[in-house]
Amino acid sequence: MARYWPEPPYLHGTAPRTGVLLVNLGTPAAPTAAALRPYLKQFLSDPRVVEIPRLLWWPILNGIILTLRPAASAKKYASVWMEEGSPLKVHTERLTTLLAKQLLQAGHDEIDVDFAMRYGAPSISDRLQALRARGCTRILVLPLYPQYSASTTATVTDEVGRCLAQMRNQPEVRFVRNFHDNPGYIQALASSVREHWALHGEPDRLVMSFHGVPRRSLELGDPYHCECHKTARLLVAALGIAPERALLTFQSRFGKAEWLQPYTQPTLEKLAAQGIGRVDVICPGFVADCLETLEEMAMECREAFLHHGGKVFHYIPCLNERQDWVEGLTALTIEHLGAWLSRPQADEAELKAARAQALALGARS
Ligand SMILES: C=CC1=C(C)c2cc3[nH]c(cc4nc(cc5[nH]c(cc1n2)c(C)c5CCC(=O)O)C(CCC(=O)O)=C4C)c(C)c3C=C
Ligand SMILES: [Fe+2]
Ligand SMILES: [Fe+2]
Repeated sequence: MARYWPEPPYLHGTAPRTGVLLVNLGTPAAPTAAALRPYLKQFLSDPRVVEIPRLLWWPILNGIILTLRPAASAKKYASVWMEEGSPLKVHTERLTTLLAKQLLQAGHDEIDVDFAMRYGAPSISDRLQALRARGCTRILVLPLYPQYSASTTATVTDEVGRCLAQMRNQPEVRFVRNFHDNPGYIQALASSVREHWALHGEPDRLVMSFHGVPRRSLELGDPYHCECHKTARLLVAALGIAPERALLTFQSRFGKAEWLQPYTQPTLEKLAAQGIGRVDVICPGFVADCLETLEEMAMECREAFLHHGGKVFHYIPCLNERQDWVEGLTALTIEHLGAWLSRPQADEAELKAARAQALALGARS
């Protein structure tokens, strides 16, 4: 027999609410090997993330990777850790608060905003239960990945599906698939670059570095590569710079297989060797600064560029809590809620009366 989550109190006495759940990748609870191990184990056990047959992958993951990587990654996390915690989580939490405020200002007092992490805490199942307990009968799931990829976006859908499979009285659910070409997102990116250039002048090259994925996923039909290219093209157009001054690269390679090319760090080294004096790097595929941007890009890649003869390296931060981005995300949310905003929810009072009557009749017989 199926085991379902307990239903939240049915007769909650409030008008039905709408939930918005922002979802990000997840991050360890502390910059320590002990905290990294369970996080990496959960993340790298996802068959959407590592597409190697389990029989081959299991011994590698539980052997060399979970022995060596936790300590090595913990050191890197420690170098970017903030007073309030992991940058990814801090920025995601702040964005959640700001989106809630902005929606309220737009008159949407029926909307609850929360955030979850795909790996680690707070979990998707925990936050979905919390939204239901607050009376949300409709939930919009918004993964904070501008470009769709099976290794990120689809795993959120998978996990939400697993949670729904455990509910008797399911909420209505909608998913945002991507927002790689959303005007609010592109404009916020362009403004962040223009503001940086107004303060520091323009570079010789603008490098737009996206998180990589195995090249094989492109061959198998993942649209991620194409969506990164579209974002880059739209950003260059919004900036009005010559396309030759901008480059798209892929960072954060994991494992021995070929990933999407060109790779960020070798490209930066080549540019330095060619005599390019200044590069500015932006990571449009991350809406919140995290280990991959603050450590890999702003520290490791900076050092590599300068070491190979480059003169000036600027890292342009992610959108994080920028007001134009909060407004863009609010517009995106409202756009995706569209069908719901124009269609009122079932009359809860009527449903409640019918349920009470049915229960009373049942009790009498
Ligand atoms: C922005 C989109 C991301 C894609 C696509 C992506 C694919 C992907 N990642 C790994 C392996 C790792 N990624 C790690 C960190 C990390 N990845 C993303 C985003 C994408 N990943 C973010 C935002 C972060 C930072 C998390 C943080 O806490 O700040 C890590 C963990 C860090 C480490 O030990 O290096 C791994 C591992 C794969 C294999 C993959 C696609 C198949
Ligand atoms: Fe990653
Ligand atoms: Fe990395």
